[in-house]
Formats: sequence, structure tokens, C-alpha cells
Amino acid sequence: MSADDLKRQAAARALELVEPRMRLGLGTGSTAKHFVELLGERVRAGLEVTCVATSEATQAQALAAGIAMTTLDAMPELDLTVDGADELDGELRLIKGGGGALLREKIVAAASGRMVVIADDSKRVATLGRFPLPIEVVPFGLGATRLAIARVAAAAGCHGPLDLRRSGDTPFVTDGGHVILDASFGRIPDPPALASTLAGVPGVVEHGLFIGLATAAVLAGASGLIEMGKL
Ligand SMILES: O=C[C@H](O)[C@H](O)[C@H](O)COP(=O)(O)O
Repeated sequence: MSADDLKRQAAARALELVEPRMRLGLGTGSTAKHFVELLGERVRAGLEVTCVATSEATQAQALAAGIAMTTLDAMPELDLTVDGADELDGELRLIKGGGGALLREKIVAAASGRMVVIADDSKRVATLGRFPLPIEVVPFGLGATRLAIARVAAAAGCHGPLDLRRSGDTPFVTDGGHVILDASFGRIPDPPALASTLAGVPGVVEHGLFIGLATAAVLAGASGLIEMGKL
């Protein structure tokens, strides 16, 4: 079975959690894309839900699928968000932002009563950090912000290059107009400590550590689905 088949299986399991009239957050990435596709099929068959997207890409996909979309301004509380992840550990702590959507994803997850992660089981790690941690920063003062991040990260036991993400010949720009530093730490010994110290660096808009946000996960692997937390 391909990784894409596994992602779809995880998405299909999460779809079972959706009930009529729910307020949903829709994630971003190749796994969340399956969820939006499957949700669209249910909506076209008569299911009523209202959704908020975590990126312009997901917004466009959802609208094309016929899903009713709104904003967190009109609907500031959501019942359930279903989203992918780049890594998750045994405590449902995540690294997100491989697709650059971490800021909106975190805002939407924080506005949701539940956040369910869907992924293939290759995303499960013992210690976060193998996947480079995306850190969204404002372009102004990038050099100074990068140095400050390196210093606070070292104090939290994290060392490694902070690479400006590129899209071809130019820096990758997020939906919010910011840029991303991908931090190749290898391992993050204390994710909550790093998360809080990064949040205090001027110029850092958000980082891809999601701590205490995911309430459950569905991981699809060759031997079936593994569920973590309370679905
Ligand atoms: O910014 C992107 C998101 O955090 C994605 O949810 C994450 O990168 C996982 O994406 P995928 O399902 O494509 O592996």
C-alpha cells in the first residue's frame, strides 16, 4: 500500500468523527487534502457542516468541493479540526509547518475543542526534531532574529542550522506574508521549553511545535490503523 493510500485511510477514519452541523477546521497538506476531498463527497450527499480553512490552498480546495466555508471572525469557536503533521511523539506533541501553514493551523487548532491528527505511521517518532522545525518570522531584521533564535535554542539544548526556506530562487512566503527558518536540530530534548523560549523572540511570529493542542491521532500503517488519545 502506498503512503498516499495510508493517508487516505487515516482521513477516512477521521471523517467518521464528523457529525451534522459541526463547525470544522480543515488542515493543510497532502493528508488533510484527502480529508477535504472525502468531506466534500459527504457534503454533496447532503451533510451540513461549516468549515474554516488553515490555508489559501485548503480554502480553494474546499470551496471547489462545495463545502460551506467561513472565517474565525464569523465563527470563532470550532468543534473539531482535522489536520496532518510532520512529526508526532507519544504525548501527541507535533511538529507542523512543512507546507508553510503553521501559523493559521495553530490559530485554528487553538480555536477548536478537539484537534485530530491524521498521518501515515512514518510520522511517529520517539523524540521530535528529526524533521526540521519550521519557525515563521517577519522578514524585517531576519539576521538578528536568526541569531536570537540560535541563542535561545542552544540554551534549550538545540543546535543546528537555521535555513531560510526557499521557493525556487526567492524566499518562500507564507499566507501571512512572512518567511520561514527551518531549524535542523536533529532532536528536541524538551519541546515545551523550546516552544516557550522561541515564542519570546522578537520577530518570531510562530513556530511549528504544537504542544497540548492535539487531542487524538489516527496513524495508518501496513498493519492497520493506530489510534492515539481520545477520538
Ligand atoms: O504546513 C503544513 C502542515 O503543517 C501539514 O499538515 C504538514 O506539513 C503535514 O503535511 P503532509 O500531510 O503533506 O505530510
